[in-house]
Amino acid sequence: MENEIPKNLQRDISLISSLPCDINFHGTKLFKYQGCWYDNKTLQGILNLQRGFEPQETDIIVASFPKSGTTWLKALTVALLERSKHSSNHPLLSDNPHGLVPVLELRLYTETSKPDLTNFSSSPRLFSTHVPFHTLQEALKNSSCKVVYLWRNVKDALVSLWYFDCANLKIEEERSMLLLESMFESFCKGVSYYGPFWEHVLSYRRGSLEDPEHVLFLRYEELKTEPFVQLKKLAEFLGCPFTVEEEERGSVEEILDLCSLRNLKNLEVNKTGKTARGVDHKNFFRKGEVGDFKNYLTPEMEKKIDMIIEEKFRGTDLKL
Ligand SMILES: Nc1ncnc2c1ncn2[C@@H]1O[C@H](COP(=O)(O)OS(=O)(=O)O)[C@@H](OP(=O)(O)O)[C@H]1O
Repeated sequence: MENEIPKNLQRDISLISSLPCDINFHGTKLFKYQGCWYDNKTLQGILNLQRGFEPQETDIIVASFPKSGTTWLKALTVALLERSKHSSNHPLLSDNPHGLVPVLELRLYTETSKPDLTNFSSSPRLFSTHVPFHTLQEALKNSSCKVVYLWRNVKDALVSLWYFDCANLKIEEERSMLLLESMFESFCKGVSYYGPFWEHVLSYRRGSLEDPEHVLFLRYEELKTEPFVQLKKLAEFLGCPFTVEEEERGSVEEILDLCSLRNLKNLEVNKTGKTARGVDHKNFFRKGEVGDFKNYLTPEMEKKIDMIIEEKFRGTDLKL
């Protein structure tokens, strides 16, 4: 039986089985690779990414810790790049942002053959990832493609993650608070899918300081408070700044409106569709409020996570 497994997979299996492992609050086995935690399949996708991804100079990669505004960033980037398209055939009207921008490590997971990106032909190519920067960097092999990172207040990301799990697993309200408590404990230990959160954010912060031309570091809360400024910053970074005529015509506002939570949530495709992995599109859209964690985390939980983040971010320019 062993002989039927391709050589690279045999190598991966033996590497993965030698890594530190732990069980998360779901009972899923997670493995620690280059400082962060992944399930078996994601990790195999990451190994394929590091080994087999062939970056192109014009590639754009949007990166985030899960539940930090990925869907919004994907939509904004697609809308920016596709802004010459007429509203009636805009890709965001017929597909969810996750269908338009594949997650590299999940797309590259394969049990049998070489990872396949052949049917991915948009130009520039637009991908997403949840892996931390040091792990991604190895896959980019010094290419000069652009990476846009979006991060968010850890407490809102955590509550958003919890909501997403409850919705996907159809967990009823009574059990949901128990899930929040165990999720919180794992999260604080750093043992969470793609976690620890702080390693993730710090890796991209370092990347953006070292190479600001290729790594842009954005914040969800700033995108909420000053969307106009942040979208223009993104356009400039990606090398497609708004022209004076476009600004006068209201193109920036148009994109912001198209990608607003309210608008995306109400599109038919996002009300009824599912991703290739069977996740209801509607679960990607909830409140999008800053500080919603106050409605769910106890003051003790808040204090504990604040202390952790304060310690981890000490000596950096990052604040909660
Ligand atoms: N367009 C838009 N504008 C503002 N906010 C938005 C938007 N789309 C999704 N959201 C909110 O983002 C949260 C989901 O995070 P992600 O998109 O990162 O999820 S995922 O990792 O891709 O599954 C989740 O946040 P919470 O509402 O706090 O749970 C979504 O509501």
